Amino acid sequence: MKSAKSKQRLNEIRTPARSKQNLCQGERDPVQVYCRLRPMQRETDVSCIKILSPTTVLMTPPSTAISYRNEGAKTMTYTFKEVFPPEATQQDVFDKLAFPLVEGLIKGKNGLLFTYGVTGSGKTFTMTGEPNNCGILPRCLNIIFKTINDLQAHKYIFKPDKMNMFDIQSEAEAMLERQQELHKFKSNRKNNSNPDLAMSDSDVTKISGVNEDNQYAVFVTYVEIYNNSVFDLLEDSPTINKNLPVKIIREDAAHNMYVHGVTEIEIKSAEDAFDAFYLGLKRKRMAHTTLKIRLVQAPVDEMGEAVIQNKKFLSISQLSLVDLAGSERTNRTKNTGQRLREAGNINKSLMTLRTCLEALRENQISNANNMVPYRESKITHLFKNFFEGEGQVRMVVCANPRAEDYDETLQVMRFAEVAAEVEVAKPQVTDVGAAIGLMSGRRKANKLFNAARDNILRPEAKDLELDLGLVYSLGPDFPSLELTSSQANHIIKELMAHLEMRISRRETLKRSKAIKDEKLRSAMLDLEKESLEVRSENSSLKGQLAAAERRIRALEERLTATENASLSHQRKLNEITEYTSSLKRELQEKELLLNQNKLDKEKQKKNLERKYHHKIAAEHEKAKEIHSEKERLRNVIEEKENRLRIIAHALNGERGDNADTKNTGEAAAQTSVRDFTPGSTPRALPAHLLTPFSSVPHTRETRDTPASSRRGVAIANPRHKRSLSADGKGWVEHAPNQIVPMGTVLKPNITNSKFVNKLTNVKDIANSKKSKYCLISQEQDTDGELETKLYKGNIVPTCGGGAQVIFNDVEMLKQFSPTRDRESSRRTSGNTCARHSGKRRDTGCSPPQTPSNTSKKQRVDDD
Ligand SMILES: Nc1ncnc2c1ncn2[C@@H]1O[C@H](COP(=O)(O)OP(=O)(O)OP(=O)(O)O)[C@@H](O)[C@H]1O
Repeated sequence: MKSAKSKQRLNEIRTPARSKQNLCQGERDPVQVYCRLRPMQRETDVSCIKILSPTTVLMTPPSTAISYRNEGAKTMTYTFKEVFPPEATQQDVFDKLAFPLVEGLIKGKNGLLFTYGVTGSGKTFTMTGEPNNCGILPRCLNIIFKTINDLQAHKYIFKPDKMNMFDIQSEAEAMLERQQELHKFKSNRKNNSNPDLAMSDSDVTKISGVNEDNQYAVFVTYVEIYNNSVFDLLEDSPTINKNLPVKIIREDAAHNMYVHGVTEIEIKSAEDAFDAFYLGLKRKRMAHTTLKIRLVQAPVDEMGEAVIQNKKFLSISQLSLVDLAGSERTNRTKNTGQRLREAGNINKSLMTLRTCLEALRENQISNANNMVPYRESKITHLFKNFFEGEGQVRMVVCANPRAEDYDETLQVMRFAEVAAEVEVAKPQVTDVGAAIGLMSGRRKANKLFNAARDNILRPEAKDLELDLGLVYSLGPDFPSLELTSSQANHIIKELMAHLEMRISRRETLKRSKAIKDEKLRSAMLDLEKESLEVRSENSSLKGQLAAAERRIRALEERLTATENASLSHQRKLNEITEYTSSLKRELQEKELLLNQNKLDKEKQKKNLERKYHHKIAAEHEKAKEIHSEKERLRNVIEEKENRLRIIAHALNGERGDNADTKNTGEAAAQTSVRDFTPGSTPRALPAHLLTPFSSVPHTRETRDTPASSRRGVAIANPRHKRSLSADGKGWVEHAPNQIVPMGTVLKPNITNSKFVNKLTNVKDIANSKKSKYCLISQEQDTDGELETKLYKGNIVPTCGGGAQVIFNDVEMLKQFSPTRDRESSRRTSGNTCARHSGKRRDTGCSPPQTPSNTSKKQRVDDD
């Protein structure tokens, strides 16, 4: 019956896992913001912060500050919960700032204390302190242990369940673990202690009002958030290496954020705590650090002896001491590389903290539910449940009043203003023991009872005075029984009354005992039954738990792998994004460069156009002049040709008088004159130069070919006579390629010649014996026939000792089949030899059609 009642009451009490849903719209407290000014370093330094009152400071911008340049000498006042002047001691700061938080912790309330300020403003000095002048953190640990010293549970009674909650172990299980640890400790002893952080016992005060019916245990974790990754500074590794694995932040069943897999050490004394803290300090980098103290408490049983073995009765409170890394202007510090990256990440996370607080404040003022970007930075992600849950949040703004820090300190003050407007739900605390109907003072009673029992067992017990107020008694001490006279009946009556009272008291006690015995018996029976049920339920639950744990482990492994993959993808994505944006920048730069080049070129073009426009106009003028000059010369030539024609006519007329072949000669002369092309060099051709070869066949051919009938007798140019190509003067015969034998009867015969196929030596030409040059070339014409050309010229010595060739004639030899195209062949048979000389081209020689020409190729000769 009792157990059912207590179960019901248990469901009513608030468990330590405070979910968001559990939070009532109850009282809220603003974040309490304090300010601590550090002393000036040099006497010559000028302070730009003045304390106006115990809660207000005045900031005056120095002329070197950016804000002075932007806003002039505008002063600003900032109000805090309290301002600590430079001469404030560490003890003063602790008493006002941290002591209430430690008190709250002991009473089961959550607390967060963080230091915020510019680099070198005294954050670490305030939080950690210095040897023999310790700060908030060591003082907190000292006071906690001083307070709960006698009320601590044995080590390993409370054990972290790795999901941000705790299990309760039996005394036997805890003892086993202690023994194992002792063994491990002997073989692996480390000493990280830093004795300077410890305080003398007399300096530490004790917190009063502690619930003595609870047993306590203290656990610490120490993490750093470096470059927006979480690292466990207490990670168990053989060396103090800095390559610690990255930890992941998770949300537990009650929506509290925690660092998954972090090392949570149970500490039993302040010295243990300093050992752990000092180990972490050695690993710490330029980063945010959080030392989290978790205090676990659970009520002792009715007998006031052991912790009640029920997880639901556990109360867990935490105090997080956060030393935020300094905000700084990176361009002022001139950091580079790693330091610049660190500073950038620090500033980014502080910025996110500010954004979160602003969003939270907005939500609270306007009763909105806008998303607060906690997840954008690890530090805000970890703090989330402080702002969304309940507890006390305090912040100490550390400021260096020197002028150089003014601009950054101003930002810090503005941040503090925002923080002071954020409200956090007030923590609610319930005494679990009282809630389940346990008497208070059980532990003390048990202690006294034990002391009494021990004392009674000792032989000298009879001499001891025992405080047995809580032990059953039959009444007060016997009255004095000394009979002074026989009439002292009243004494006997008194004694009788006393005895009767004792008898009735004994009877009452007997009855009460019988009832209690009965109750006990039935309770024991109930318990026995319950115990049986619980045992069977327990074994089935254990099975379920084991299966669930296996599932959880598998899921956790998967989750860790996925989270790692996601992290690496995120990193890759960031790299790719960075790379893409750098490429984009490069592209833009190149495009700009290209455009610039284009513009330059256009400019250049325009300049050139302008420049050459006049030249082109002048050239056009010149061309026109040349053209008109050409026209004039052509007219002159035509005139001369006409004159030549008249002379030729006159000459032919003279010959006609003297010769018998009057008609033929006249016709030939007329034809020859007529056949000169307008551009050809007019010559006077004496009759003796007209060879029989050129005239006789023509007289025959005139009947057959239309050309000959048109032209009459062909004129032979004496320069083109074969005899010229073989006149016996020294020839240089130059054939760059292998000459294909033509098998022609009209093969040129060059005597007294020197054959060369490469003209590399100047002596080949500059030779006084050689005065003629002939270049022989062969190539295919468009009909596929072989065409041989002989370029002839005179070798003329030059004044430098060399020689030059002046070409003056070309001979062309071509063969083709008589059956190829009879008609065209017939028509052109007289035109198969061509001769080129300078600008003149003569055609008109027609070879005789002999019977031997029945062969496939018709041989044509022009000379
Ligand atoms: N209130 C103070 N009284 C005496 N000395 C102080 C005080 N505050 C700071 N100092 C001294 O100033 C120096 C810098 O302080 P501290 O290291 O605490 O700065 P910080 O803000 O933590 O810097 P960082 O952000 O770089 O860690 C230390 O040498 C410290 O001793």
